[in-house]
Amino acid sequence: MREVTLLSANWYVERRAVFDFQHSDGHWSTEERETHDRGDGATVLLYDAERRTVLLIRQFRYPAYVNEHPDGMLLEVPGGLLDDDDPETAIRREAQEETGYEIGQPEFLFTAYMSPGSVTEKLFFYAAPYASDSAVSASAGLADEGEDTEVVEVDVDDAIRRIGVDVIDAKTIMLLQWSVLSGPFAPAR
Ligand SMILES: Nc1nc2c(ncn2[C@@H]2O[C@H](COP(=O)(O)OP(=O)(O)O[C@H]3O[C@H](CO)[C@@H](O)[C@H](O)[C@@H]3O)[C@@H](O)[C@H]2O)c(=O)[nH]1
Ligand SMILES: [Mg+2]
Repeated sequence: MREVTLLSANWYVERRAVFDFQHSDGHWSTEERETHDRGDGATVLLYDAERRTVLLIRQFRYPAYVNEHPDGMLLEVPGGLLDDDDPETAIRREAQEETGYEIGQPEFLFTAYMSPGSVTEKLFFYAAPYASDSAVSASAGLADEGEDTEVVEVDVDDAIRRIGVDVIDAKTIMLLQWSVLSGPFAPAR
């Protein structure tokens, strides 16, 4: 590592790094990379195996809006940043805050880097059952963070069909596909 420069530290942190990198043929080059650091996150697929439904959140995503999404309203699985919590504590908190439903024990699935060329974030993926009669409020979200989330219960086969149409968030697509390949909606689990 030659140098790390702080470019910006507002809501998130941008850094520029200059480092030496050894290539597979053995030679070295000096490289420059910028990173976008917002900490790590956790996300969860909330499912009702009997009724074959999942809980999604509709919310405004400004970065999608400025990159050709018509209105910025994305359908996503619940999730958020860990802040100072461990991943399981964080995902229980986010699921409660964003959906208002009571959830069962979260099952840890895997971690993934979502944009490894630029964003440092590692995302912890979970699945948990929810009780369909346990909704505390119709829409949740933290008003003081400017969040205004709408909870949408969707039939899982409908959600799978909508991939690429209005289900276009990567973590949501990954969890839906897991659920029908090897999760609660797989033919023989
Ligand atoms: N003032 C301000 N507020 C912000 C900013 N960016 C986010 N916020 C607020 O902070 C909230 C953070 O909510 P979380 O639920 O913790 O995170 P998230 O935005 O839903 O999702 C994050 O984690 C996901 C993993 O599940 C990631 O997929 C997603 O990209 C993001 O990093 C946002 O909803 C928004 O209200 C910002 O630049 N400025
Ligand atoms: Mg969130």
